Amino acid sequence: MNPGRFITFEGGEGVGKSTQARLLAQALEAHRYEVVITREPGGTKGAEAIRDLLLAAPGPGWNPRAEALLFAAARSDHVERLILPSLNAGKWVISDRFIDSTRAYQGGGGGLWDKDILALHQLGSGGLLPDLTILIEVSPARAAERISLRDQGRSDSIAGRAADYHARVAAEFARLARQEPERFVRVDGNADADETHAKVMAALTRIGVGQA
Ligand SMILES: Nc1ncnc2c1ncn2[C@@H]1O[C@H](COP(=O)(O)OP(=O)(O)OP(=O)(O)O)[C@@H](O)[C@H]1O
Ligand SMILES: Cc1cn([C@H]2C[C@H](O)[C@@H](COP(=O)(O)O)O2)c(=O)[nH]c1=O
Repeated sequence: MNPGRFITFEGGEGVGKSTQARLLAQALEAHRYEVVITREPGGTKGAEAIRDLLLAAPGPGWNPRAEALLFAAARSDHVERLILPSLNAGKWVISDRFIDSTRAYQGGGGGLWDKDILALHQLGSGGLLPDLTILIEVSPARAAERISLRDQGRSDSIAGRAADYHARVAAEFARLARQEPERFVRVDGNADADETHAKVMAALTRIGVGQA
């Protein structure tokens, strides 16, 4: 049995990751791939419970180190119970966020060292990295419009942070993409969902999808 492939969508709030993950899953299923679509934090019962703790933080909230540990614990369960078994069964796994979100949010936004986050990832998840990471980038104004239409003023304890936190997150995602050009593809997500999906499909030729 060939192992499956692991594709992640990354980017800031409201850039269209979940929309593109769904469209990609439908396109791959139409090509008869077996697809598992999942998200972080979450994807398993335990990781979804940690998601609730992270996104509705009790009391004064988590410091960046506690946050990184909780994300790493959630990811460890997700990798062990869902991602690796699916890949080993030959399925394609599409995750809405993964390790690069911790590097961008708790690292770029929260000030933790990238090497410490990667050490935690090694401990929790054996250092698993995606075959392909699609970074969707949208102007802050466009993302804010989409979020306000979708969420009607509600936000969770991380999305609701100040604009300068989210600017550091976006800058760190861009830095990671420049640092690992063989794994990342940057996709401009400002256009409509179908146009962005076409760019995502073009990016998949990198891992052999769509080539004759
Ligand atoms: N290309 C697009 N053009 C216009 N609206 C879009 C586009 N892509 C997604 N949307 C809409 O914008 C909102 C945010 O999209 P989506 O939930 O896919 O983003 P996300 O990156 O997963 O967000 P979050 O990180 O906050 O979960 C949704 O209401 C979605 O329908
Ligand atoms: C995996 C991961 C996520 N986050 C943040 C990013 C978002 O604010 C939320 C997840 O919400 P979404 O609507 O599902 O995108 O969590 C983070 O800070 N660090 C991470 O590793």
